[in-house]
Amino acid sequence: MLPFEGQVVVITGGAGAIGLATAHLLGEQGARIALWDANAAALENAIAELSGRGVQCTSHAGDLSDESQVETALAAALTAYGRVDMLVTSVGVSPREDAISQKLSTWQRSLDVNMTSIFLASRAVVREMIERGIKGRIVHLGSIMGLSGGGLYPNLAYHATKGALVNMTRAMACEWADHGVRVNSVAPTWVDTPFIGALKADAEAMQRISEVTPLGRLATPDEVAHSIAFLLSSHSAMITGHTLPVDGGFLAK
Ligand SMILES: NC(=O)c1ccc[n+]([C@@H]2O[C@H](COP(=O)([O-])OP(=O)(O)OC[C@H]3O[C@@H](n4cnc5c(N)ncnc54)[C@H](O)[C@@H]3O)[C@@H](O)[C@H]2O)c1
Ligand SMILES: O=C(O)C(=O)C[C@H](O)[C@H](O)CO
Repeated sequence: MLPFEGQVVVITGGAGAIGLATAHLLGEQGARIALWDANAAALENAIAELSGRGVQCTSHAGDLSDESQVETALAAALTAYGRVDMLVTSVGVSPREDAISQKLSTWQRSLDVNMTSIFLASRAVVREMIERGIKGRIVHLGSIMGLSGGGLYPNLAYHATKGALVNMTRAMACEWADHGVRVNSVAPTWVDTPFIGALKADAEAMQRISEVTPLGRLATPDEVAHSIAFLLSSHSAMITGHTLPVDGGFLAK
C-alpha cells in the first residue's frame, strides 16, 4: 500500500512551484489532491499535468486571503472527496522593500497573504478534521527569513510574516494536539522557483547567496516537497509545533 493511499490533501498556493512539486510527490504516493490558488491559468496547467499522471485532483481559483473564497474552496473539496486529511499552505508574497520606504498597502498585503490566508485555511480544514475525528496533519511553508534577520537585502514584511508563522505553527500545534492534529512548518533556503526570478537574474545576489549557504546552492522544489512529505507522514508521528529548516546549512553558520 502506498504511504498516502486514499488520503486527501489540500495544497494552497498549489499551482506554484513548491506546492505543485508537493502535489506530484504526494500524488505518486497515493494521495488525492485539492489545489487552491489565485492563478487560474497555472491551476489549469497543474491539473492537466497531475491528471496526465493518473493523480486524482480538483482545483479552486481564488484569493485565499478572502474568507469566503476559502469556505467555497473547502466546500468543493468536501463535495469531491468527503474529507480532508492533510493541509499544505504554500501561498506567499515577498515584496523585498526596505522598511523606510515600504507602503502600508504592501505591508498589509503581506500580512493578508502570508499570515491571514494561512489562518483561514487552517481554521477551515481543522474544523472539518475535528468534526469527523480525523487525525490531520498540516505543514506550512515558512522560510529561513522567519528565523533570521536575513541581511543580504531588506525585506521587512517577509521577515515579519515568516517569523510570525513560526509561532503560529507552535500555537496551532498546542491548541489542536488533543484532537490528534499535528502542525509543523518547513523553512527553506532560496529555492529555484519563479518566486525568486528577480534574484536569479542578479549575478551578484546569486554569488552572495552561494557564499552564505554552506552547501553553496539553491534548494530544489523537490527537496522541499520531500521534507513536507516527511512531516505529513507517520514517520514524524511524534513531531508537532516544529519548524524544520531545509537550508543547506544557512542557519548553522
Ligand atoms: N522560492 C523560494 O526561494 C522560497 C524560499 C523559502 C520559502 N518559500 C515559500 O514557499 C512558498 C511557495 O513558494 P514558491 O517558490 O512555490 O512560489 P510560487 O510563486 O511558485 O508559488 C506561490 C503560489 O501562491 C499563489 N498565491 C499567492 N498569493 C495568493 C493568494 N492571495 N491566494 C491564492 N494564491 C496565492 C501564487 O499564485 C503562486 O502560485 C511561499 O510561501 C514562499 O514564501 C519560497
Ligand atoms: O523572496 C525573497 O527574497 C526571499 O527571501 C524568499 C525566500 O524566503 C528565500 O528564498 C529564502 O528563504
